Amino acid sequence: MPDPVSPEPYLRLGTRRSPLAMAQAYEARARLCAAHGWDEDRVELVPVLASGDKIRDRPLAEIGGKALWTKELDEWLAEGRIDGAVHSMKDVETLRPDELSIAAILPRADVADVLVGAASIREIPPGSRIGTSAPRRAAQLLNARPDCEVVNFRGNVATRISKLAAGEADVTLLAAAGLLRLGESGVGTRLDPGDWLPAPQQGAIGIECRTDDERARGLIGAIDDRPSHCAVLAERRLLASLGGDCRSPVAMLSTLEDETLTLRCALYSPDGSQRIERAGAGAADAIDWVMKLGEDLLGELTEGMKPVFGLTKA
Ligand SMILES: NCc1[nH]cc(CCC(=O)O)c1CC(=O)O
Repeated sequence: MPDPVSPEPYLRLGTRRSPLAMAQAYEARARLCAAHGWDEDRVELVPVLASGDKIRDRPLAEIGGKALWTKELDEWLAEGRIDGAVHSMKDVETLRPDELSIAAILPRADVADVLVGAASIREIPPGSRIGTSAPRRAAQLLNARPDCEVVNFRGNVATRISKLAAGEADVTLLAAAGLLRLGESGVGTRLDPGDWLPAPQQGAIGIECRTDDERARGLIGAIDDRPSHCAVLAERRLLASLGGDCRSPVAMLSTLEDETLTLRCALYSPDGSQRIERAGAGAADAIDWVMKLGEDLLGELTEGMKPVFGLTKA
C-alpha cells in the first residue's frame, strides 16, 4: 500500500521563528483555513531564521534597524520559496520593494503597551531602572518619569520577562498584543492608549505577497480586515513622512470610525525631555491629509528632535 501523502499546500507562508512570530503565523493560518474552508495542512508554515534573531545582544538601532526582520523573508518570497510572509507590522519598514505588497492586515489586536513591575506609571518607585531598547518607550517613560533610568533590554518577550525577574531592571514595557498571543495576558498593567500612545502599527499582523502573484494575493486578501488595514496604512504614511529611523521616538494611533480615520501622533526627543503632539482626521481611502499632519509635526520639531526626525524626505 502506498504511504499516505499529505496534500500539496495551497499556500506556503514564511514566518520568523520566535514564539511570538509562530503564534502569529498560526493565527494567520487559522483565519485562512476558516475563510476558505480548508484543512489546516493546506497552509504550510515555513519558519525562516531572520538576521535580527541571530544577533541578540546589541540594540536593534545599532545593528541596522528593521530590515533585519524582513531581509530573509523578502528573499524567500522573491525566490518563490514561499507565497506569503507573515509579519508584525510594527517591525516592517515603511519603505518596501515594489515587488512586494501587503495582501492582508488581520483584525488588529489590543494596541496598548503593558507596564510590568509597577501598578502604574505614577507608582514606579523613584529612580527605578526601566528595561527597554525601544526609543519610543524610553522617551515616553523619561518624559513622564525623568527620575528614572533606562537600561538596554533586548530579546523576545519571554527573555525580557525573565531578565526582569532576574533583577536586570525594575520595570519594563511590553505590547499587550504580544502577551495575548503568547497566552500571557495576565502579565502587568495595561496602559490606556488614550494616555500612552503605542508604537505605529502595534498590534497589527500583516501578510506580504509578491505583487505579481495574483493567486496568492487573492487568497490571502480574503482575510483582510479593512478598518485595520486603513489604520495601518495611515500610520505607515505618517511614519514615512516624519523622516525618522529606528532611533526616532514616535508614538501614534489611528482608528477608523464611520469611514473617518483619526490619527494622533506624539514625537519625543530621545531623552524624553521634549514632546509634541498633533492629531488629524480625514477620509480612510484618500489619506493625503496624513502628509499635512506630517508636515505640521516637522514644522514644530524642537532642537532635541532634529537629530532623529526629518532626516529623509518621504
Ligand atoms: N519589537 C518586537 C515586537 N514586535 C511586535 C511585538 C508585539 C506584537 C505587536 O505589536 O503586534 C513585539 C514585542 C513587544 O513590543 O513587546
